[in-house]
Amino acid sequence: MDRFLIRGGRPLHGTIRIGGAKNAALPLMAAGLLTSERLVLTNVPRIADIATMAELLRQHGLAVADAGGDSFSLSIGGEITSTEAPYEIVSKMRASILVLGPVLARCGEARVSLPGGCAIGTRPVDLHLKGLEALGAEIRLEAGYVDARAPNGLTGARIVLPFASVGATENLLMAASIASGRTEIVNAAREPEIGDLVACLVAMGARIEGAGTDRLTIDGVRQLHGATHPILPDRIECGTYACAVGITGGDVRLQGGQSEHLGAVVRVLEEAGVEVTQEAGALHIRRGGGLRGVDVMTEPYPGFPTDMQAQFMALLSVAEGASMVTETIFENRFMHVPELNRMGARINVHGASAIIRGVPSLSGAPVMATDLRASFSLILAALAAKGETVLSRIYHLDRGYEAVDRKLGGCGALIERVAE
Ligand SMILES: CC(=O)N[C@H]1[C@@H](OP(=O)(O)OP(=O)(O)OC[C@H]2O[C@@H](n3ccc(=O)[nH]c3=O)[C@H](O)[C@@H]2O)O[C@H](CO)[C@@H](O)[C@@H]1O
Ligand SMILES: C=C(OP(=O)(O)O)C(=O)O
Repeated sequence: MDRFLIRGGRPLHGTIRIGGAKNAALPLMAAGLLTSERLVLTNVPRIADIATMAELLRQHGLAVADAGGDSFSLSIGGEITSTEAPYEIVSKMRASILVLGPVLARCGEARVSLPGGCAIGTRPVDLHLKGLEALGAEIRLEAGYVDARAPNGLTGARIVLPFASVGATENLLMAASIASGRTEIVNAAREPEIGDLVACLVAMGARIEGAGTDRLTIDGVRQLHGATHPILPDRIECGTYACAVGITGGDVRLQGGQSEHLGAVVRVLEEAGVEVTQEAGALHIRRGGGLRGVDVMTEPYPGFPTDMQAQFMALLSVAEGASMVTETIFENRFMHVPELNRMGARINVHGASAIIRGVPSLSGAPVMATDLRASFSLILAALAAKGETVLSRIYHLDRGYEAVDRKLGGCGALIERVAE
């Protein structure tokens, strides 16, 4: 197991290339199950979750290969030979549930392990299952597996989601794209990654209206065909590096960063004293003056993303004044708080809210990563802290951030990956 050694106190200067979005790449790879023709995805991030999804697609029978080219590209294609997604793979990554809709729609049956909870919350999949039932699937839960059948195929329906779930919207979109008739998804999630999935499905021959709105209309087609699709830049990676510039001071261009995808993040960064300027092909981040405390509440897109909450908490821990951060999406997403407090932060949690009293400086310490975004919040704290931080359990980080040491090191940070 690797660790990061970080020596803090150096402002970042330079350029960081933002990779393709993890949360777009995973459903896009699952969309490869909707056709036997070749789906080529470009701008794929080099992260562990992509390798896990490739492993899952391969065990379904698809061929997944590096397609070559300048950016990392994947070529996905072939016939589905197994309709089962086994516990051994699904338990590594919750997004594995995204194969359920495509395999069921394509084969008339699917057996997918229930993903279970994870560190940040219980994360049920009831909305995925109810939506598929509305499309005519018969679903049983047995021995920890979702057993779904639709021997006569799926049929379009009107589905009203009680909560705008990202994953449920994606699963239903993919299944409905080859169901017979019209499906309407009301209160659909509006995250940019959904728009990216719609764009790819349309390039594969799907008929979908309403991308970017909370109402998606899908007219099912008999079959989809191959396509080539570039994955959109990762808005969470972009926001995370913006926080790195904010917490250390300095001046960095985030190549590929798009402010239009960041939703409320830009406004909150600016309120906290971080300058954000959209330039051609890059998001320019600077901080000249001090950081100010702000109140933040997580919400579905275009609200402030839960996937940026931990990183902002690190930034606010050294801002002047008090801040309140309220987490409304996941019930257990404050695990970074005790670790940040070990580095000198003053944060109290009361239910779904955390009160942060800004301190003048943090100090390096041995700390432990608990989940993906919490890991990066500790890196951010370490970059600003006096002295050395040793961050262990960075396999959480490797799930979703590529080349962290190279990207930060290239801007002057002292960060080294060492084997434990
Ligand atoms: C791979 C991927 O894209 N992951 C993202 C996706 O996760 P994911 O798709 O799992 O998130 P959802 O939007 O589905 O979940 C949001 C909330 O709805 C609840 N819920 C969801 C589905 C369901 O059937 N029943 C239910 O109760 C969840 O427990 C959670 O409290 O969106 C989250 C919210 O923006 C992000 O934090 C994740 O990074
Ligand atoms: C929670 C996250 O991912 P996942 O849904 O894949 O667990 C995340 O990206 O912060």
